[in-house]
Amino acid sequence: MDTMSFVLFGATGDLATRKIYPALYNLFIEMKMPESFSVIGLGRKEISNDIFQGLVEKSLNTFSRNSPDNADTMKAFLSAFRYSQLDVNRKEDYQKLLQLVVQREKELKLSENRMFYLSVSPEFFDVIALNINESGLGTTEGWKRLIIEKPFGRDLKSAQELNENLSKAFHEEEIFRIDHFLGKAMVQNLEVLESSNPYLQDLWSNHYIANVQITANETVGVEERAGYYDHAGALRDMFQNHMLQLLMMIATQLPKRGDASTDNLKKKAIMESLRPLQQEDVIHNVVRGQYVAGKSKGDSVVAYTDEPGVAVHTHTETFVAARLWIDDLFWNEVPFYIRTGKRMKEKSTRIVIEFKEPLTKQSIEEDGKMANLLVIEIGPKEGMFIQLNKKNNKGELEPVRIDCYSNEKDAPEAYEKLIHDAMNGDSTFFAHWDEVEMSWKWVQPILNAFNDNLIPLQMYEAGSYGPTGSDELLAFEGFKWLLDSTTWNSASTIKEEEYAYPTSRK
Ligand SMILES: NC(=O)C1=CN([C@@H]2O[C@H](COP(=O)(O)OP(=O)(O)OC[C@H]3O[C@@H](n4cnc5c(N)ncnc54)[C@H](OP(=O)(O)O)[C@@H]3O)[C@@H](O)[C@H]2O)C=CC1
Ligand SMILES: O=C1O[C@H](COP(=O)(O)O)[C@@H](O)[C@H](O)[C@H]1O
Repeated sequence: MDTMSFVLFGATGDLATRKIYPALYNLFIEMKMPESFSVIGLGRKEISNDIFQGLVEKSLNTFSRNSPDNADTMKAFLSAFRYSQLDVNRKEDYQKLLQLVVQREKELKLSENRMFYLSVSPEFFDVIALNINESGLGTTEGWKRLIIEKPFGRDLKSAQELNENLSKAFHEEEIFRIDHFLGKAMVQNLEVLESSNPYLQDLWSNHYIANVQITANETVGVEERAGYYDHAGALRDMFQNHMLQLLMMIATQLPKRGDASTDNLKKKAIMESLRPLQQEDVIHNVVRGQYVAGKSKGDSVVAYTDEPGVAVHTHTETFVAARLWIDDLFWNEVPFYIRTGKRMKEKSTRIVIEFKEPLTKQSIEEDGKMANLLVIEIGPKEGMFIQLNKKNNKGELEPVRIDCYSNEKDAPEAYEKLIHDAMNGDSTFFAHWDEVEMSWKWVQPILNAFNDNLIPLQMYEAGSYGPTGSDELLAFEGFKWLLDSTTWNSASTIKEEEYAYPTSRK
């Protein structure tokens, strides 16, 4: 890998502390960092290099998956770190930064490869990109790259404006938009799932698939992020980015591992085939919800509107579910259901593919017989299972699962994989502009309908599976959300406890 400078805006912030330093350290001890590199942290605070290195060390002691117990390794790692005070709006600070970058390039004999990581509020993205350009920081003999965090805009127009501004300083292939869901191990596995399993290839179409369900439920509420979340809501925070990326990944026909540009084309093709929603259709295809007081893991929790920092009469949604259709040859007539919510009964991010009875074209549950399923568990458990039917000792049909769960305790985190890919210039698992733009385009009528209050805000109890409208969405086509523990108890011989501890982990 090329030697380089890693210039981190927002070096004193939460994301840097919890994710970025641990990721760099784990890459370092696994020999995945360049032979020589410099890290320059930036923030408004005036702190010395020693204090900065102390902050980084503290972050590793608290958050690193590989325990930083070797003093020599730690010393070698920290020796790469320097700090420079910078206010994003002060041009002279960029000149000071340029001097430091060049000085470290000389001291460490680095090529002029520069990675700029913007771990700051999105309102600063364009001013930083502009100043990188104007200050000369972006004029290098090597490569320059920009990593940016979400959110990328708050609607179609602002995303387009932001992209236009970034494009003045960076080419599309130099911009790495992080969507951390794309760094999750099972999402990266989707690529090979179909291509390396011929039997799935044959089943991967509307002939055999009844519906696809994509869920990202969380037990946490808004936590300390009301300032951001109450202006964003579940649609912007999760749906427009993570959920639609999951949809693109699962729906893409991937004959074999492509490169970033072919994978991007395939994802784009899915978005192009996604049936647009007219504003008047939103009410029939989208459910928005907000949690009221309830129980989370046995503890009483307050309603969203009683969370600190949330406006009392807010209409911000903490839950959203939608029915989507992909009008292409493979997926025509297969509904995709997506839901995501906070303060749900359990934390689970998963994709469920329900197969149908080929003769009836329906999924069927009769005499104990359950639909065949392929379930991809993205988090917090990582693994997958296939659900089939077998006869038990009483001669009754019952569902069984063939599962495979990851037992890797110290598997690399999403940020590690993504930062490593960006260092290698591989943008496969990043959100490309056309995907982002098409996602905003698809979501925009929903944003408008929410803004105009055209869609009822359905209340759901904290610790539940969301508002009733979410179940009705699937019931319309004769389906239901699968694998919610209540569904299992009522419809199958598989008990909730079995679900909680997959067989391979017992
Ligand atoms: N935290 C998280 O879990 C996640 C964060 N993100 C995104 O990552 C980005 C960073 O978030 P997070 O770390 O939580 O934010 P924090 O508020 O914790 O940190 C913000 C950082 O920006 C710096 N900063 C603020 N104003 C200026 C300025 N005028 N000039 C220079 N630096 C400034 C702060 O420096 P100082 O402390 O010196 O003022 C600090 O280092 C955001 O885009 C967020 O949306 C995305 C996903 C998850
Ligand atoms: O991006 C976000 O994701 C998290 C959920 O991520 P996970 O990896 O823990 O599943 C969510 O809590 C947060 O609101 C959102 O901004």
